[in-house]
Amino acid sequence: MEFNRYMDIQYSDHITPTEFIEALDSPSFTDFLKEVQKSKKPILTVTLPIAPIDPLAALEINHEFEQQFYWDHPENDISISAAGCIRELKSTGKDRFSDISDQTRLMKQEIEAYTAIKHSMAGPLFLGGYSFSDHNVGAVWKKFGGARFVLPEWMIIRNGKFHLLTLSINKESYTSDEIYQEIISRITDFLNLSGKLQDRGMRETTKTSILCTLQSPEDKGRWIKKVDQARKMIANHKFEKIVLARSVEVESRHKPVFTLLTHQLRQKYPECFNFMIQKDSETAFIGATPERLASFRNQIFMTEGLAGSTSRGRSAIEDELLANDLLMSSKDREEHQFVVKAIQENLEPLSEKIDHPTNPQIKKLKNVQHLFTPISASIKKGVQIHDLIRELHPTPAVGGFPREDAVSHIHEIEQLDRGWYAAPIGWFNLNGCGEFAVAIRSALLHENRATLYAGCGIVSDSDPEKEWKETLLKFKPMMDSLTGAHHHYE
Ligand SMILES: C=C(O[C@@H]1C=C(C(=O)O)C=C[C@H]1O)C(=O)O
Repeated sequence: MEFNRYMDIQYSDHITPTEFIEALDSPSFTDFLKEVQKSKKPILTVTLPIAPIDPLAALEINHEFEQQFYWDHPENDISISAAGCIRELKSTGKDRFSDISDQTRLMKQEIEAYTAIKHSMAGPLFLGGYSFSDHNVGAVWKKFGGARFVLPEWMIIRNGKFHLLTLSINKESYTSDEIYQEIISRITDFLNLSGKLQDRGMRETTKTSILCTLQSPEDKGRWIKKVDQARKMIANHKFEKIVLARSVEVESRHKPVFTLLTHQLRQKYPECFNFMIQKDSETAFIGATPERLASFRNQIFMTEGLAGSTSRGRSAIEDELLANDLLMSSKDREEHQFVVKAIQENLEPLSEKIDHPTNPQIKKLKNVQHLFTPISASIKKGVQIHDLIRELHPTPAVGGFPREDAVSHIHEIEQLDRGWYAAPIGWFNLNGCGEFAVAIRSALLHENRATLYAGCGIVSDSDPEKEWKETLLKFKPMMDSLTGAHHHYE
């Protein structure tokens, strides 16, 4: 059976429940089910168009699932929500990227996929991410591991006006007669999602709960020492650039509602990848990152250099002056150039052709502006997104340059468990295509505590005071949403 099979239905903006059921009555679906009964593949996925719904709202309606995933990029018109876990791909250590790549190839033998709509995102997707470091992560991050991707029980994708539902079923839990019933009943659950919006009666109350920052006053002094230590190492030619991060911990009276936090982020940062990876009802990794690591489809790969930062101006003139200063700053241009150079070099073995503009542009976000270079490449046949990530991660935007020389010193200077901060997170399909972002501007949430992370690139003439201020700007998205999202359902 082929991965993509299409039924003859016309997609309209408003799929009615009847059309939906008609789609399932079509001969191709019945044929598919017959093949499924004969097939030895243990997992079955079905993709159908559904009536428009905000995928995040679908997640709030179906909030009882332990594992949940949300991903969007409002300006690119894409959002994905998913929950439950039918199959998990896991790995650790240095070889985790090729290991996940191998596991992806094997999954093709295990999944029977049926799709009623021709769309590049139809069919099964795996959602999750990798840890920043090759070595094992500790404490709360342990729940996330070195690499973890989930094939969810259900997934809703909105792409422009298209809304797709993909359900996954573990065939082994049912007899062959029960499978059809199970599919129909699970689909029916999703038919009337908008109706359920009213039933759910989600009355939120806003409680202004004061967040107490646990950051100790010595932190700034410690930071300055770390930056100085890094600058000394640069002077001693150990490496040319290193990215140092720090974390702050905040505590609140109530556990924040993860989907509310995510909603606040996406409204404020439509130019970012807004993500939520909920491991269990107490634990989630959430952020709004501007940095694309990898978009891969039809042999075309897109990534970017994003490094070099300044604040936003209060007036239009000040904003322009800041942007011009950034473009003219040799320190920031150097910091940025390391990233573009490393990406170019690391992509070369897998690419036919790589393109990027000679000079960086400015990417403006609500809280900061960055130097930005879009990079595209046409990729050799047989390469999967994991292979590209293995070559790129960590880029000097979050690691350093030269990579091995700098990255091997990060932990020793930072004394921080980065976990999945600054690591690749995203989704991929069975063909090894997908999209990943660099998980910065993010926080790990556990019970009523949040650990926020922010880092900056250090080069020979970095000023520790300025870098400290830069981390404050980078904490802002998560800090603001945490203080603004302290609602809870009653
Ligand atoms: C490391 C972070 O950001 C990275 C570092 C930047 C810099 O040093 O100028 C800019 C963008 C990101 O690549 C972060 O936000 O935590």
